[in-house]
Amino acid sequence: MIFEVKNGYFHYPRTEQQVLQDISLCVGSGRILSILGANGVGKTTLLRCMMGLLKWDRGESLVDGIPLHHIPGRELWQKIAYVPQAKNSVFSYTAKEMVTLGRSAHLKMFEQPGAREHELALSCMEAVGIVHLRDKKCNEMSGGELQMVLIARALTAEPSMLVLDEPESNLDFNNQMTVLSCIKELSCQRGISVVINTHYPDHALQIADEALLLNRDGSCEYGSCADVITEKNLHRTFSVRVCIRDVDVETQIYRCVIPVSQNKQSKKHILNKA
Ligand SMILES: Nc1ncnc2c1ncn2[C@@H]1O[C@H](COP(=O)(O)OP(=O)(O)OP(=O)(O)O)[C@@H](O)[C@H]1O
Repeated sequence: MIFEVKNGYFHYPRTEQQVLQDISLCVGSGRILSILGANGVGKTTLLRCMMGLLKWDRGESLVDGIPLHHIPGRELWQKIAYVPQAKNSVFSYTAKEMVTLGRSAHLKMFEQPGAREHELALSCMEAVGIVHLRDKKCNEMSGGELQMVLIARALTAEPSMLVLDEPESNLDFNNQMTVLSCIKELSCQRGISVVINTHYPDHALQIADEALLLNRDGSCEYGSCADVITEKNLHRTFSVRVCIRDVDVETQIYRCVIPVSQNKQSKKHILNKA
């Protein structure tokens, strides 16, 4: 799938702030795009505009060259799976039931999931290492457990594109690695296009091909990860001086982003808030 945004603008009704301004991007088959930016800058809003959950003021999203609003919802959600930020679930579904729900867009109206759906759900739970949670209720889960369930649910849709909003934020080191390697595998082996919002530039450098860095004024830097995730750009976006270094571990090079110091102004902001 080729997913594009052309010259997207967005602001929320009854607000003056232009959240997104002239955003253009393209995610090809098997490519991973990482979206980064400070808290409240508009990353979730961008995902929602991209998928048509919020309407662009100007500009458009296209799937394989077709404007997104011309694609029937059911067809669209068979192609795109969205993993929102995991907040506490109000649903008393078990993990297995929740994951099986990921097949909904592929079932006919009133059709019940059958053997194939149940098998697929279990294999996706296996892929992300959560079979042990199968009978646990979603409203009794930790944020991290729920996050893994939502990722498995997205995988059962067998999507062409996976959109994830900060999937690693609630997760411990081990689960972060599981999720990142799972995403990389899906894009490399199945050609799934991936868009991921993250607060971790290291994760973007680790798995993404392209990066989009959102600025406060709604504009962005967009391009290859190496071109966008630079010391200079990160300093400007986050008001934190960073060093980017290569660390060689057992013949593998890991590119790491090390926060070094805050701008005086951001420190003052935090002190004033305390
Ligand atoms: N429904 C809404 N109505 C009005 N303003 C909103 C609404 N939802 C979000 N906003 C505002 O839009 C801006 C962008 O919010 P958004 O949630 O997209 O940021 P974000 O980059 O994803 O943040 P974070 O990193 O903290 O998750 C914020 O200033 C937020 O307060």
